[in-house]
Amino acid sequence: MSEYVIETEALCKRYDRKLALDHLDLRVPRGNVHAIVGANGAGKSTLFRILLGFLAPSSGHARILGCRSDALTPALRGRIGFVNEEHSLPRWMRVDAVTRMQRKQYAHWNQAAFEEVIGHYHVLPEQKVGQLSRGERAGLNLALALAQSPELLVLDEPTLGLDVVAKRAFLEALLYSSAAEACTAIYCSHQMEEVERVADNLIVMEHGRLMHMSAPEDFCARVRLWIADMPFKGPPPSEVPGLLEHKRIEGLHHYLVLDQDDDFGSFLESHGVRSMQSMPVSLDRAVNGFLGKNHASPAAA
Ligand SMILES: Nc1ncnc2c1ncn2[C@@H]1O[C@H](COP(=O)(O)OP(=O)(O)OP(=O)(O)O)[C@@H](O)[C@H]1O
Repeated sequence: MSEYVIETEALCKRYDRKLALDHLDLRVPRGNVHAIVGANGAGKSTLFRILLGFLAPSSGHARILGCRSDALTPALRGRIGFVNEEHSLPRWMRVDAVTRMQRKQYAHWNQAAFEEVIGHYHVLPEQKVGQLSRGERAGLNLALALAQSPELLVLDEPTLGLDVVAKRAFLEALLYSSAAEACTAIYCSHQMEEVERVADNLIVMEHGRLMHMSAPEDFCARVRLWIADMPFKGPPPSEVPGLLEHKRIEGLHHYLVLDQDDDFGSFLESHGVRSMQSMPVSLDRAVNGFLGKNHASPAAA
């Protein structure tokens, strides 16, 4: 059994002039919940599509559960549960018929897991998939995916558009499954409060490249906010080490910085700071500051 559920090596995907994945080297270890975060267009869905064999890479290699993604057998696919934002179940089928169909398909069907998850939602067996609300459809999708007893669960923005209650139910079900079963989950989302709640490992992607991978709290520890009372405009932004974001609020300079230790205080002192304090930030602030740094700059031609 491979130590990694996902492995990519110099993985590239080009759509005409756009490089969606740029020599991506990623290794996701077995176990736990892993969250991939990145700005719109960072390449997260492209990566999932390649890993699941729906899309061919332009170059490089991708492996899932130790097998090449372009050669997945039905048996191997049966070990992977996939939930995406479209919740693409046949809309004309009744919930009980879809469930029966899936139960027949998977040898390790876990009815208790199905019932535990679907129990969070008010879904009736006689309803057609197309009649369910978005949240209920997401719940059904997750319940079906978890009941397969997958070794790996791949979730592409599964909670998009769900209300707070449906989202909470979804995340509880996800945590239940990753704790109760020997299941690795990989999950992509823009919602940091969710990531903070469920993820053991944070993967940050930018422009098709891997920028960071660690426990979420270790990423948070890389980013700090310094608030400084400084006369005039302060140093030019290009001279501020590790600068992610600078704002002036009520006359105080707010510097969000990456990978700076107490020397940053000495730097501010050298620019005539009168008083200063430094503080940790939330994961949301850290990730959005990190990703926001390059967001506004014009794309390279
Ligand atoms: N079929 C396609 N043809 C051309 N370009 C595409 C195609 N699919 C994706 N892209 C481009 O590839 C890049 C990566 O897209 P992808 O959907 O993988 O990003 P993402 O990280 O999932 O984004 P989001 O968070 O917005 O869902 C984007 O710049 C997108 O415009």
